[in-house]
Amino acid sequence: MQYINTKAFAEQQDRNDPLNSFRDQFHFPVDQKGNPKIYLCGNSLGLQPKQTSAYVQQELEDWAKFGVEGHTDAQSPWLTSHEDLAKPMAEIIGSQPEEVVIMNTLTVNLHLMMVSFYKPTNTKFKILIESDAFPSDKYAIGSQLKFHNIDPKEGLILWKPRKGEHLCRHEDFESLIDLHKDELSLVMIGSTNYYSGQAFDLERIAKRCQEENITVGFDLAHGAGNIQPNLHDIGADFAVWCTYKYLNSGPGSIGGCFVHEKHIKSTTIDRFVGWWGHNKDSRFNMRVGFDPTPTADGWQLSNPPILSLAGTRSSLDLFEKAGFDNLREKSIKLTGFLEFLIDELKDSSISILTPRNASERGCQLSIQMKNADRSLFEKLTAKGVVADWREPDVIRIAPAPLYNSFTDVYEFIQQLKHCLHD
Ligand SMILES: Cc1ncc(COP(=O)(O)O)c(C=O)c1O
Ligand SMILES: Nc1ccccc1C(=O)C[C@H](N)C(=O)O
Repeated sequence: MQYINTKAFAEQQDRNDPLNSFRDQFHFPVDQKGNPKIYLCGNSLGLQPKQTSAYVQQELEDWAKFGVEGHTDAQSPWLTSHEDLAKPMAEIIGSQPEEVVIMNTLTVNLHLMMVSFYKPTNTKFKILIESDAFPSDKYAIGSQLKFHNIDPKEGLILWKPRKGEHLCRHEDFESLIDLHKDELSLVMIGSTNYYSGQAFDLERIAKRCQEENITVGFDLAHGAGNIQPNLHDIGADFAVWCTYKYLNSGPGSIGGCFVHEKHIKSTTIDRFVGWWGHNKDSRFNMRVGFDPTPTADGWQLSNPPILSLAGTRSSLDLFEKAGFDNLREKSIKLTGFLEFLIDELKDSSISILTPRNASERGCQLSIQMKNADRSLFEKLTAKGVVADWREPDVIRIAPAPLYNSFTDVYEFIQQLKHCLHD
């Protein structure tokens, strides 16, 4: 796409944008004068859809009206509320509805998945992750290794960028697999890296793991609602994600979990269980032994938080209306525009860390600051730009295609230019 560095161009793109009307369906934070801030932080916390309060209010009303009978009589009966979300969520992660369950939160789900899918033996016990994985993933994996009496120094293999580089190369991943295939039990990769914004080729990773009989799981925290990862077809064993970033379900909202069809019917797979994972036809018989639901629901422990599910339902309804392919098409243009305008600044104190190729990134661009200077980020914040700083040296900017506009990107660049010359 040919971009032009003018406000008129940005406004024209917005007029031509078939998703433009979704912007009005979100609450934008405002500054002290009541003007909307330039919100480019959907990679940390997605904005609140205006309709979410009605969805939550409905649950409160149903609770007031029905008490315990809301489990069956609420507008979305609480007993099956999470099941209704499996289908729209499956669209977003590229799976069958039976392979998805909305439950817990990301790190909890990661632990539960490792209970089932990290089965170290004396010889095959190592876990491979990307070196700059999000800290929670590193902690979870480190603690799982220790739980199995494996020293993380022995058990962890890091997929690192080469010296002097910032991004991981797939050929290096493959070399690591060649080198360690007989010792590797699990590969666990963040589908889109939180820091660099690099989106990995999940199909390529999964294929190489399958060739060597290595279990493969993905953390989609920065992928879900950003890039459709096609989990079923690529044969990922499991995946986990949160819904409060691109999926706009609200702070700390419920997470998601994918278990591939090849595992969901297993009655022998190890797992930590709870009553909500029990076959729902006999769940309330109470005195029978555990009989797992033959879908990803079989990994549930507890009954889900209904108010949180309401936020997820509200947002998924918007995703369904917008259509994921349309969102991705807009996202590529929008982030491309951001990249073009940053490059036009030709400022040597900043550089783009994220891959330049649209197929290797989602909507986030990570701007790396020379000398790890945080002051630019602080100036931008003072100017009403909402972005975030990630140690040691990155400002993350993420135009979310569901509610951000080309004008947002253009206005951000005006503020950036101002702050760089301030
Ligand atoms: C890649 C990644 N993994 C894990 C987490 C932690 O998620 P949670 O706090 O929902 O467990 C986050 C964000 O907080 C993340 O970005
Ligand atoms: N849930 C949060 C609560 C407080 C502060 C940040 C978060 C984040 O989600 C950070 C995000 N995972 C990140 O990519 O940095």
